[in-house]
Amino acid sequence: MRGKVLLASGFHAPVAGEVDVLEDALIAVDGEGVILSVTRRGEADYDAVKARAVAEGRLERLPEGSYLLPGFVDCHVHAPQYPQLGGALDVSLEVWLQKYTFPLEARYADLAFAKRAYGLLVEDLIANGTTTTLYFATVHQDATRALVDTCLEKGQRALIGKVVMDNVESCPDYYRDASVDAALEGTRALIDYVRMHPDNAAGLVKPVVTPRFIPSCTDATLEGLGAIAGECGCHVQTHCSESDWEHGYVLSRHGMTDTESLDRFALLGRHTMLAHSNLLTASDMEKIRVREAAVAHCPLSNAYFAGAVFPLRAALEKGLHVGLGTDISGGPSASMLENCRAAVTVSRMLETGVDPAVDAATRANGQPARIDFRHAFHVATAGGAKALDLPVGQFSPGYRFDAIVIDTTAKAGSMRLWDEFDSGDGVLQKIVFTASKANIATVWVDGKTVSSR
Ligand SMILES: Nc1nc2[nH]cnc2c(=O)[nH]1
Repeated sequence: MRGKVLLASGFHAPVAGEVDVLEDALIAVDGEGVILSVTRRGEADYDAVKARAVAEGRLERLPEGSYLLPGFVDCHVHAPQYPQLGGALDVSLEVWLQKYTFPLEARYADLAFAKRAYGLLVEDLIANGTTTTLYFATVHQDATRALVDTCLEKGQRALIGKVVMDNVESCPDYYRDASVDAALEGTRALIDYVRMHPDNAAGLVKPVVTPRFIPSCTDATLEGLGAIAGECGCHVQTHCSESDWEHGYVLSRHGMTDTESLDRFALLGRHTMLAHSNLLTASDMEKIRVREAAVAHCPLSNAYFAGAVFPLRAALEKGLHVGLGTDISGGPSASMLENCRAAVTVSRMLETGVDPAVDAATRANGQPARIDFRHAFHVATAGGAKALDLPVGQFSPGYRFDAIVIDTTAKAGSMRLWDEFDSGDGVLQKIVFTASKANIATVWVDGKTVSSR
């Protein structure tokens, strides 16, 4: 789409809870993939913009029944866990890590295996419409570099961290950073690799300081990572107050919550993404807001490993930055659409309560907690992009053209629109609730086609 003008109908949601419907809009993209202008039908220069694009042979049109959406921004993925997606869901978080996840992640010492798994993952995520992903890799330097190379090669926007875990008390001998120095040097080396990569001049991939979570890191390492994040101006990602076990562990080791502890290690800032964050206190939420850090809400994963639902509506009302995450493989789906649906569903359950043995009057939690498809779509796109401070996720001048086409007529797809019933943002509601990978016809990152059927 570079250098073209796209005539398309579609949707974006720059503001939480609101959908902006684009009808036959003209979106002009420059030679680098940046949106130059968005001209709506009815605007004074609409006909002139269209006529010029036609005369210059630069007009492209979406077919009837196809809709333009911003690409999805997945704010929490464990790349090495893709081979266990849909499995290993039978135990608690602390057991799952030791029994399934650390042994699987340790396999990435084998570079050939890493390349194969990462190639499949990145291709599948792109085909699912995910144009930006925030990735945890593994402790391994070579395999993490292979993930960087794969994203650059396949054209996915990505933020990638070498996982840091050096605490002998909680990390197995076979899968651990050897020392504080090794953990910190490995992090610096990955930052340099990403920033100096010859194919990354445009900054499509960014490095991320990635302490796995407080239980897996020593204090010396957390302190060192905070210093690196400050020096290098990098993004930071970690898990925060995910489950009762994890939240309780940090309270007993540090005498404070994850949020407070990350803050004192200088790991809580504008470019920090806290995965899960289900058990935040009111003052944790306030601290995250003041620091302008962000939460990656992972609704499917939380059903299996958190035993709690993140209060998304309250967080958005408080003004927190929030994105949506699949949490592959804690969440058993690579689809952001499925996670949008889960976000809506769990919010309804949080509002009403779920135990039929409890009287209806007391079953509800007493606070309005429900969100709808508009909020879900926002956190999956513009909200996640804003949380990561990236110029994507919406169709506005100056933003990168990262976008997908939903073909609502695709034979192998899972949705049907009805002329008699579906119009306006009702079409987006149907897309959010019923579209699937087979409906995703084209995916662009930076105006380049990275997937098409
Ligand atoms: N969901 C999830 N939580 C974690 N906490 C520490 N590591 C992990 C992980 O891999 N997945």
